[in-house]
Amino acid sequence: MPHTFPGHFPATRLRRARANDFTRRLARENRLSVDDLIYPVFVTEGEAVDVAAMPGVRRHTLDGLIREAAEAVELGIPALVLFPVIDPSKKTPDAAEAANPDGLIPQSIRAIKAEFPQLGVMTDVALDPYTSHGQDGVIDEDGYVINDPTIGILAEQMRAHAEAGADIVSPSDMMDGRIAAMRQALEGDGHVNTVIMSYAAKFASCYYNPFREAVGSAANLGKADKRTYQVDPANTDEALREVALDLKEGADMVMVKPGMPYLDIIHRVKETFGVPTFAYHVSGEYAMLKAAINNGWLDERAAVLECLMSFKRAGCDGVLTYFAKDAARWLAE
Ligand SMILES: NCc1[nH]cc(CCC(=O)O)c1CC(=O)O
Ligand SMILES: [Mg+2]
Repeated sequence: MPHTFPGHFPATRLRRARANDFTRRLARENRLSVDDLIYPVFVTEGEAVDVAAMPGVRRHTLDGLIREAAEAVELGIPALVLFPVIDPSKKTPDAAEAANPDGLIPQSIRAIKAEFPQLGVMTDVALDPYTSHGQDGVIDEDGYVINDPTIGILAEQMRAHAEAGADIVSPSDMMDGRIAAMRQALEGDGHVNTVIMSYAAKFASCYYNPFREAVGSAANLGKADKRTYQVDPANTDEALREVALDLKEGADMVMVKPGMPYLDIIHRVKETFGVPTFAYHVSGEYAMLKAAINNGWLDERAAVLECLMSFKRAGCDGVLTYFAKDAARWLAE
């Protein structure tokens, strides 16, 4: 082909490194691997039921949970994270069931650890699946979530998880000072190696709605929202302050949540603190992708892997995603 401008050529041709598969592989800056994945699983006291807004996701019985754990181990997924679906009759204003040492989550942890001691088990420390009002803490007569009494209950809930053998406890409540209380409780009980992954920068997002349906807190919450404790989606500096405080109080790893709409936050957190940083690719993000995929508008494998890569590029060490099993399979091919 003739030169359009004889004697002139681009000094740098970035396309050279893109021209062949082997050069693309050599030049690749980020990599997604099965080691990056944490698999969220819903476990129920009742019958196994699908989650309507999350095609392919179900609430599992204890037996189903063990099958999920077996699959995770088989696929090489390092850890799963458990979310409880509690019988509505056990929900109370003070979430007393959350701290039951023989409750659904402690039982689930023990069952997994008995079969698969090598599989990391992470738990969500939060009261919303247990409160009759669907908030993440105890409330006053105006419905305001009261910070300090909530922390006490959360620490008791976490104790039950740690005692049952949880490897990582993960507070998702956004109360001030909860990490210090939890770290103190863990040290006091001799659980010196229990990891705290704090949902440090958790935003007041609409993308949690399918999750709230899944754990059955949506109806209880009604028209109420969580803006008096979760971070305003308009804020960045505030998210960094949250992370700084949680690290100071004893968090080992931090999470940003939701994922894709908050890649800028992930990037700043990683740049600023250089600590193990995770994203929660949440239920609404899953629902959004599945809707497009199931309509034939997006290719599932390509869309999901590109999305998960965006977390790595932003600076994540790992990601909690409902696509964990699929991604692990695709990455093994
Ligand atoms: N505090 C509970 C909790 N833990 C994880 C999620 C959301 C996860 C998801 O949407 O996938 C929520 C919901 C909420 O804060 O309302
Ligand atoms: Mg905080």
